[in-house]
Amino acid sequence: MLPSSLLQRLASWCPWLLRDEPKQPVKVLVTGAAGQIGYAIVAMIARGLMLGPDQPVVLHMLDLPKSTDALSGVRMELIDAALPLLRGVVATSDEAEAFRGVSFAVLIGGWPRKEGMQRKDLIANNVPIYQSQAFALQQHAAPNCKVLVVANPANTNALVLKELAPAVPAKNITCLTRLDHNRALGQISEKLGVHVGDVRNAIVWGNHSSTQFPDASHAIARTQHGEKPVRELIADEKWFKEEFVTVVQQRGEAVIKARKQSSSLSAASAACNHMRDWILGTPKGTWVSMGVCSDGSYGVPKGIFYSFPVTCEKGEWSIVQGEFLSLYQIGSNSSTTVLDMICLLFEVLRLMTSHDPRWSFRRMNSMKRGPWRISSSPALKAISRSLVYT
Ligand SMILES: NC(=O)C1=CN([C@@H]2O[C@H](COP(=O)(O)OP(=O)(O)OC[C@H]3O[C@@H](n4cnc5c(N)ncnc54)[C@H](O)[C@@H]3O)[C@@H](O)[C@H]2O)C=CC1
Ligand SMILES: O=C([O-])CC(=O)C(=O)O
Repeated sequence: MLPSSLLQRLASWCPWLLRDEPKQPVKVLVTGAAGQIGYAIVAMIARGLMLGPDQPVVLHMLDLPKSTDALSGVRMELIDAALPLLRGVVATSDEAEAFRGVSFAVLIGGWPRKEGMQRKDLIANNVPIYQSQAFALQQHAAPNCKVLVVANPANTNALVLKELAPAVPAKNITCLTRLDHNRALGQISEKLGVHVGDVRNAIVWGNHSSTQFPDASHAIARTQHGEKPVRELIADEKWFKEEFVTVVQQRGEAVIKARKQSSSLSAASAACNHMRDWILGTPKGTWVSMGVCSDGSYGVPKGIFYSFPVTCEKGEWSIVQGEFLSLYQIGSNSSTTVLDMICLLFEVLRLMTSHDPRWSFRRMNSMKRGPWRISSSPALKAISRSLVYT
């Protein structure tokens, strides 16, 4: 190993000797790219906000055939924006072409909810999309493709992908709760009157739905007097337990009421944060919230998608272990009723067995080909378990 002083001298004499090789472009898929979030995120990705300022990208954009014109407009704008990191754009309505060779997939395609709807009301429309895309992911994406599901209900769609694409490692499939996490940081920063960049370590437990439990009680803020636990700075138990939790849980709905459309720029930005931290790592001493496949931590049933505090290093996430809070607290904040659960289960069973022939697990089993063959009961069981948290 050369001493660092010698290395520095070498670099000043002949800088080309030590310059890093330029990175090869990577293929990034965005589904629903003609929609609101898609339109916002493609430019963010091509500006390096997701994979870093030195990572060239080839964007693969998928949308429905009826959105072909809109998608070609997005493609034209990307070309017109003259983005230095953008090395190619594929705009297509063909799933196989869209997934071919992609190393990162941000799955946004699907219906958004409108005022008065719950996210779980999107199951009938959006879950079948993820059934079909699971096959495309498994068959066409790069072997270690990392997937972020944004479309709602995000946790359930991620679970459907995991169950129907068993060749894809479960750790490579995640769903977005970073928007809720960022909303939590935003609320704390407003309450304290500090910059949001000075607040870290909020936690969002559970589902990207009104049953989630946003937790500010372990957050840390940087003040003029150094770093302090937020609990010490806000001596207002009622705020932690009531106002903060309700505002974060209901923020999506509040935005829909105000805009008549669901959040898009904040969702696109959160999706970039999620992927960036996953791939490039979380800063030391900082955790973020990600919807990941539960390994049983904190008593959460194994195999369902659930938001935990995670740290990331070298492209791998791991759940932060600690004495944060009991599931009783999460459960006590859950608004899912037994009736909700029964209705949801009924809806998924109806979809799987009758409504859409592609949704029949029995039929898929009888196809008996390909690595996607699944046995009906574990998948059904896993999906129905996840609905408890939808
Ligand atoms: N997890 C989160 O934090 C958030 C999730 N969302 C969800 O993201 C999804 C997208 O939201 P927006 O962009 O606002 O909706 P949008 O309606 O503006 O765009 C959705 C796009 O998906 C396309 N699409 C539908 N089916 C498709 C398929 N099979 N393949 C490819 N594309 C398809 C549509 O044609 C449309 O262009 C919704 O489900 C919404 O609820 C929205 C905000 C935050
Ligand atoms: O609320 C919605 O339907 C959109 C969304 O997921 C959010 O803004 O968190």
